[in-house]
Amino acid sequence: MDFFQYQHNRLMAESVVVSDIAEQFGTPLYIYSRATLERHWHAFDNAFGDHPHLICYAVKSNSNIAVLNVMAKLGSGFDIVSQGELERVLAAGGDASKIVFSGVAKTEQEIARALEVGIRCFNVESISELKRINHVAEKMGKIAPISLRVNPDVDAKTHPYISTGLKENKFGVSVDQARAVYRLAQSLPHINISGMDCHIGSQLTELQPFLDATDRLLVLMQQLKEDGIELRHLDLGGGLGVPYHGEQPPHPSEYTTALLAKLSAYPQLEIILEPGRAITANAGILVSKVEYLKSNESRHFAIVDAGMNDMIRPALYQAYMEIIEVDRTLPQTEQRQSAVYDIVGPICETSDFLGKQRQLTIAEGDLIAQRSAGAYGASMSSNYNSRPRTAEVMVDGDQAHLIKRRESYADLWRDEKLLP
Ligand SMILES: Cc1ncc(COP(=O)(O)O)c(C=O)c1O
Ligand SMILES: N[C@@H](CCCC[NH3+])C(=O)O
Repeated sequence: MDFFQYQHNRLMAESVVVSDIAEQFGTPLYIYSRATLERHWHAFDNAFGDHPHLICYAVKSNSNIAVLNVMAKLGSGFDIVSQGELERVLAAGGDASKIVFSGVAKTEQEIARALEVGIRCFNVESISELKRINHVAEKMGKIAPISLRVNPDVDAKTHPYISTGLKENKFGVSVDQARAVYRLAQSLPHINISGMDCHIGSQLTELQPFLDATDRLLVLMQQLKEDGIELRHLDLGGGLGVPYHGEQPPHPSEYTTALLAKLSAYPQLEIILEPGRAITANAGILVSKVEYLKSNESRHFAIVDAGMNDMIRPALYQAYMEIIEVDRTLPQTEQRQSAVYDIVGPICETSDFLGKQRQLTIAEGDLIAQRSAGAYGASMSSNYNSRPRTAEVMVDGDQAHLIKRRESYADLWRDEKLLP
């Protein structure tokens, strides 16, 4: 999965020069590449060949509606986790019948709305949720399509905060309980069993945990057959990692080939995947400006105008994301110092950094880019320290389109009220 391209030693987004875009729209600024998003989506979709499948892009990784619209135009499905994401997908022209709905806390209202628009499937995460869906469907005179999210108790070997398939995690129902829950589902008149799903974690860099999880699900699928429950689809979630810093995660085609080899006895079984990061991460960068340089006896600091409110991954997961000079051809001068910097933001928190101990040649006023920022960047941003959310731009060929305007200061308290 590729980064934005370098050409002539400048960081290029397709054929557009990043520094020109930053000058036009200001910083901090998210820039995405449509061509890269499309290339990544096709890498998954093409890999399945003729095997029945549906790629359900995980909306949480980047929920800008222009991004969703690019996916919708490709014919993508969507994995959502809230009504907010559902409404976004619909607003972006997504097809409701290709939406799967994950999440441990679906409310009655969310379930009703999903039934109303006719989503593809609820990924059910508990017995109580299953009963609630049956109840809401009954009130609406509908039949709800479901799959059960099984927690296969497989170690995804990723950061503990983004590991989801272990018994200690809140997600899904355990393999041991699943058979009984399927029997219950079969007995509920407003439930239609469609499949089974799992999602064991995010930023996986090895195939084996995916394959182990698949094995456990297939064993369960056979047991269900004995109970007279025939599944039509298997949803293996998202989670394929990207190279942030030398990792070598499997290519989507390698992953898919290994899956299809396991599933050769099930040519009719539709496979659903829910990739997020693998599609969006390396289709985006976060550009920021160096406001100040300062040094003390132990550190050189580059203080930039993007903070943890714009990109929280380093603070939250100690995530390493590459940082580069936007124009690497700029000469070293008295002001432009080559040094090992901590790149820190404006927020009043020690965890407010984009990267630590990075070799850069920069001066105050220069631009830097944090790579792999297309996933879990803007979608996890906040207004902390009363900082307006930043603008987002999509490069499409030689055009840069503003797809989200920078918030104004008045936007910050738009929904707040003084006491009477
Ligand atoms: C249920 C579910 N599906 C898909 C994803 C997308 O994961 P990733 O961005 O790692 O592909 C997530 C997030 O980890 C998730 O919780
Ligand atoms: N937000 C996380 C991934 C969690 C995915 C959600 N299940 C990240 O930035 O890496």
